[in-house]
Amino acid sequence: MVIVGGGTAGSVVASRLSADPDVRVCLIEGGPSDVGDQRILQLRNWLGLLESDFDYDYPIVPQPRGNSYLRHARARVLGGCSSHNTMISFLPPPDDFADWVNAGATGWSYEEMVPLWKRLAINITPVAERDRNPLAEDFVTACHAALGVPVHEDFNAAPFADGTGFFPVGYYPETGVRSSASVAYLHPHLDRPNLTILTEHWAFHLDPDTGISVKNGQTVKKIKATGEYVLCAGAVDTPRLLLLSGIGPAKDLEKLGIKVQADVKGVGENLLDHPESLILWEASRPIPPMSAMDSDAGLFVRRDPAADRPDLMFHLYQIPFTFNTERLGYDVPEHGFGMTPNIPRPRSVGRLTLATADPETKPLLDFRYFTDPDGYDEQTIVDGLRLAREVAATEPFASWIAREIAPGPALRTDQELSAYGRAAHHTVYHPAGTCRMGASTDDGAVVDPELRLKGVPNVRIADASIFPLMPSVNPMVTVLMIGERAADLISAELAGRREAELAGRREAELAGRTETGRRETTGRQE
Ligand SMILES: Cc1cc2nc3c(=O)[nH]c(=O)nc-3n(C[C@H](O)[C@H](O)[C@H](O)COP(=O)(O)OP(=O)(O)OC[C@H]3O[C@@H](n4cnc5c(N)ncnc54)[C@H](O)[C@@H]3O)c2cc1C
Repeated sequence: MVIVGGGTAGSVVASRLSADPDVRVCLIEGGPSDVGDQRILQLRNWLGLLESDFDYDYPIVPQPRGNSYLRHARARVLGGCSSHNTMISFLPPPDDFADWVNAGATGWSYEEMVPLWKRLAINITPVAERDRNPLAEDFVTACHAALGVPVHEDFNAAPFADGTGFFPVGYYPETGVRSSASVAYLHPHLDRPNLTILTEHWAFHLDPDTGISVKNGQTVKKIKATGEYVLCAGAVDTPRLLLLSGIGPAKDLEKLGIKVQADVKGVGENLLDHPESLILWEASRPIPPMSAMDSDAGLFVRRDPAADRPDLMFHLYQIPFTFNTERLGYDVPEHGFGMTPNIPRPRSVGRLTLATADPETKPLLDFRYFTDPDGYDEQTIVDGLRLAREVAATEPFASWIAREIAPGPALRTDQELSAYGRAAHHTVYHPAGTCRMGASTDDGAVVDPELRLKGVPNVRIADASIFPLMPSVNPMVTVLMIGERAADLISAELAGRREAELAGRREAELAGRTETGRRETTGRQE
């Protein structure tokens, strides 16, 4: 079994499959190992990893209505983005999975996914008491008072429609170490003789018949699977690898001079993300230092009172996150914090394509932020900025605020808030959907509900690229569950094959014995 990408999902697949000593697993990872590297392992260091050597760091193409300057972090290290991220860990609401089923993902209902959630190996806990910052505590109190939403001690205890509280986070509070996919799924099993992990090996071409071409420094080699290939390189790099391999929309590939292996028109389509904007305040006093990862609490709102899941989410940033506001000329406070309204189920959809046939050239990411025809995404950000101001006016949070820096109190109309919100918007770093799962009869789907790549035998995909639609919450847990599901599907198929082989052998033996018996009875020799 060859797995490409030792990231969030890839670590799960490799760990679960290699638990069976009869299955040989080769895990190909483009980045280095995280073992013993405190820069990666200390959760609170995540900001320091952005645009570092551990980040593929993808630019985006100019956006007609969004922020063309933002960059998409994608981790280049064992554990993937779970080694890079803030480890906020939410089980999505039941309706998110119902939407997936409606989109053709038979077998992916909430009821079918919950057992996978229950067996996740990562250590998920609400932010520990020792890490609870008074600013975040006062934020939670103010959200409850201003908007009447419930306070959740554990967001994952039951499905919720709205609410505020400290986030569930995958970490070990005593040490501050992240419970990434690598830490939880790979570190305990590094000595398995049937698990080979090749770090710093970057895959750039796949032909299931001849193998997968990988680069390790200046050395190029080919690795051939005796079983399946499982692609887990993430929502940017899985479609990139497929397109480089000639698996994608034939007309685009031909234009770039890439030989077409399979015309799979959905590869790179359906590029989704959670965009977020920012309201930034200067603090009236220094913010105490305790925190799990500087964005420990949040707020979910439903604007439609009849809905049973949120349609607006906010992270509280306990630090001044000024990447985009500084570029627009806003002050950078010494002590500052912010709320980031984001769109749980955005309606704008983009596309990933290749710029050239050269594997080293970064792909073109066109998210088409805020281009949905009804203006739903834009209105969500405007509503979010207004709601954040309501929270900011409410004690005990209000007295932490010296002034609103961005968008600034002068900006009040929908048009002004939209223009600011879109110019300053960022990403929650959740690209997804570029190899969408759907029914086998769905032309635009890239994988079927068993995660099999259409038109190319022996290849499955298991990572954030298979999302048919964006979950309403931060997606890492969903990706981990995809890894668990992929391992189940592959194990079931291997077990089925072994069973069939065994049955075949038993039948042959039985036929042999019957023939011998017949010969003995008749005394015939051949
Ligand atoms: C800064 C940041 C913060 C985030 N915070 C959160 C959060 O708090 N909660 C949450 O739910 N989500 C969060 N996310 C999103 C979440 O982490 C991702 O959606 C999820 O981890 C993606 O998992 P994946 O398996 O699809 O891809 P990844 O985890 O990115 O794994 C892909 C792996 O493949 C490797 N790879 C790529 N290309 C190749 C190649 N050609 N050959 C070999 N190997 C390759 C990569 O090095 C990587 O290890 C965050 C993301 C970022 C970047």
